[in-house]
Amino acid sequence: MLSRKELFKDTLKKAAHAWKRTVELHLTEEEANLLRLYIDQPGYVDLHWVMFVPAIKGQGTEEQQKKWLTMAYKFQIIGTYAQTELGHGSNVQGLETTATFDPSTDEFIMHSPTLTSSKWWPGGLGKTSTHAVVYARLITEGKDYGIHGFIMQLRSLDDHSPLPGITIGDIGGKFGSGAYNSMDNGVMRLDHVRIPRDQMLMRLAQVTREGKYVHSDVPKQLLYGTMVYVRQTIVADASRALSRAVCIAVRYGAIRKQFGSKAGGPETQVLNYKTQQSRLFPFLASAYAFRFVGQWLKWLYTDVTQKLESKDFSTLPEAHACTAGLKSVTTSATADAIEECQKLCGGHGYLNSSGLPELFAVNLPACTYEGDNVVLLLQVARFLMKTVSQVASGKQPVGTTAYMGNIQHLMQCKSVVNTVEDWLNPAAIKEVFEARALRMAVNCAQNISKAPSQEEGFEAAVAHVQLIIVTKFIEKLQEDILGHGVKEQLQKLCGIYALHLIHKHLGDFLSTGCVTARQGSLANERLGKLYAQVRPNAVALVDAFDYTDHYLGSALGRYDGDVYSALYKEAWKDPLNETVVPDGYQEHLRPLLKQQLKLSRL
Ligand SMILES: CCCCCCCCCCCCCCCCC/C=C/C(=O)SCCNC(=O)CCNC(=O)[C@H](O)C(C)(C)COP(=O)(O)OP(=O)(O)OC[C@H]1O[C@@H](n2cnc3c(N)ncnc32)[C@H](O)[C@@H]1OP(=O)(O)O
Ligand SMILES: Cc1cc2nc3c(=O)[nH]c(=O)nc-3n(C[C@H](O)[C@H](O)[C@H](O)COP(=O)(O)OP(=O)(O)OC[C@H]3O[C@@H](n4cnc5c(N)ncnc54)[C@H](O)[C@@H]3O)c2cc1C
Repeated sequence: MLSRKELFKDTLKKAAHAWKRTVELHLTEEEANLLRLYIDQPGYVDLHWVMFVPAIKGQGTEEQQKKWLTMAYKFQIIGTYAQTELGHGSNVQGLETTATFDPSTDEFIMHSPTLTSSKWWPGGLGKTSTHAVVYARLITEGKDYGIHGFIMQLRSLDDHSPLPGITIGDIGGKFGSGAYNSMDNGVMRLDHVRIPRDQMLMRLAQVTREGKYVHSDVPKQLLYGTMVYVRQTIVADASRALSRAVCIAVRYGAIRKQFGSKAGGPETQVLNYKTQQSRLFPFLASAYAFRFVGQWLKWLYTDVTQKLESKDFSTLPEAHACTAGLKSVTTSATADAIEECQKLCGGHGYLNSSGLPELFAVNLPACTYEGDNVVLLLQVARFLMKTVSQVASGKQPVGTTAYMGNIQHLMQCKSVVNTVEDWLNPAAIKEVFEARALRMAVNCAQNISKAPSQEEGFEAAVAHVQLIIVTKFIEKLQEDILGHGVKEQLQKLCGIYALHLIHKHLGDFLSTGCVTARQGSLANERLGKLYAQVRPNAVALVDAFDYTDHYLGSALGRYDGDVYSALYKEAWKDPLNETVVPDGYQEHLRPLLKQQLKLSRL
């Protein structure tokens, strides 16, 4: 119910308090990050910690890191990541802001030459950040060397006013009433603003005092390293958001009753309807699947980072493909699922007090930020096409594409599934997912060789990413899992995750010959049985997420199930209910009613 200004101020207050507690309690970086999550409102701190600091860590020299990170860690400066412009977001190489080196003063001149070169979207830029890593075309000795990162001070550290030559503001209200409106996404124009040469981030490339451009021995793709890092964190965010929505819909489904009793007995809990289960339980399974794949992705990122430190860049393309693909598939599935959970809760799901509209609005932009989901899947497709061509020339693929090395078998194998029970076998499931992904990638490579197109391979990329998620779920189940019966429940969810994908993408599985129509129908039968088996533990499986009522913020998802009292109480909190007779009655309602009454008496 807060206005935009109040909401923004409230976020500033929460962020400042969180920082105070971080210092007082001597929290580690990881603990402080958790605190950020529990603030649960997008704000400038997200950009400061998740993008500004990592950009300097990844692209700054040791000297630059020492200087800027020391201040950033103490919040003496607040930073953002200013990449996207009014005219270009996805096409980073199309950015127009210029950084022209002036050897006479040893400075870069930062400039926005066109309207479309205005920086547009960076979080925290609008009203908060004092500094930014700004991405601009580096021009020296009359030559354009493409996009590089520069640290710029934007606002005075005394009175927060923008520095000379910088025009800066908020880009305006966004989707939903709260959601991302707590963030001051900003616009910025630069008018020949001078910064010292040493504010170019110089780990990847340097400009000498004389203006000579020098490459480092690291790949230029490291310029995109911050995005790899953030995409990895977004997968964990997606799994958290999805599990919140599922928790609300499952708990409410156990309370809500409709129909089912002709003889005056109790009505049916809506969670017992098969249609409800077949819509909702795949989301429950996905919430677990995304959590496990998110944990694995974190490990992969750490592993790649360690390798990069010792100058081993070999796994960078795979890390890019995995983070881009998983960010894309998990955020799209999560946004769709939250929207469906609203419908699964019927009319009450549409109320703000259900918590679902806010959850949807705040997570929807994850499909766009850090890379539009379609554009990112096309990057995965590009990686797959390269791998197919390497396999064709005899190179053994590794990591998440290792299965492609089994090409002889996977291109012609037939699924071993013959009964409903056979679909319980993880090896049988994995084989059909591997065969589908490989056959789609190979088909795509053949199509491209006939008619090259940048947009081929989108579906092959989806198939590959779904294979990764299924595989990581299966691998998780090979670990020791504590708790009586927990592993069995997770096995059922793993089955649901994989089989609902077979159901949803049956066209792919049939057309590539991985599954027959009969096997597809056995998978559906198995799925129905799994839904019935999961039903008794569904509430326990969402309780296991361990969310407090406060964090869930939902009248429908309350732990105690006292849904109707909560809805009733929440309704009375609405500002419209502050007065019995509404504002506007005297001006607009009363005259109308009186006039109509008079007319009727004539
Ligand atoms: C109920 C209330 C709940 C409240 C919850 C609140 C929670 C709050 C917590 C929220 C916390 C979340 C924090 C997140 C904040 C997000 C803020 C958003 C920030 C942004 O959006 S920043 C801007 C991001 N922009 C993009 O992502 C742009 C997308 N475009 C690109 O990445 C690239 O330009 C490209 C990939 C599309 C490049 O395409 P192009 O073909 O032009 O490629 P290039 O020529 O530039 O390069 C090609 C080669 O480089 C490889 N490559 C590309 N990217 C990478 C990479 N990242 N890493 C490694 N390698 C990369 C390509 O594969 C090419 O390689 P090849 O060998 O030549 O094939
Ligand atoms: C809430 C939010 C916060 C953000 N925060 C930041 C930030 O802090 N810093 C920052 O720098 N940026 C930020 N951004 C910007 C964000 O990174 C971009 O919006 C994003 O990268 C998408 O780029 P775009 O807007 O140019 O979309 P476009 O690329 O214009 O996409 C438009 C449509 O074109 C399609 N399309 C584009 N290219 C292709 C292609 N090659 N093939 C097929 N289809 C294509 C897309 O799929 C999409 O449907 C933020 C955005 C949002 C929504």
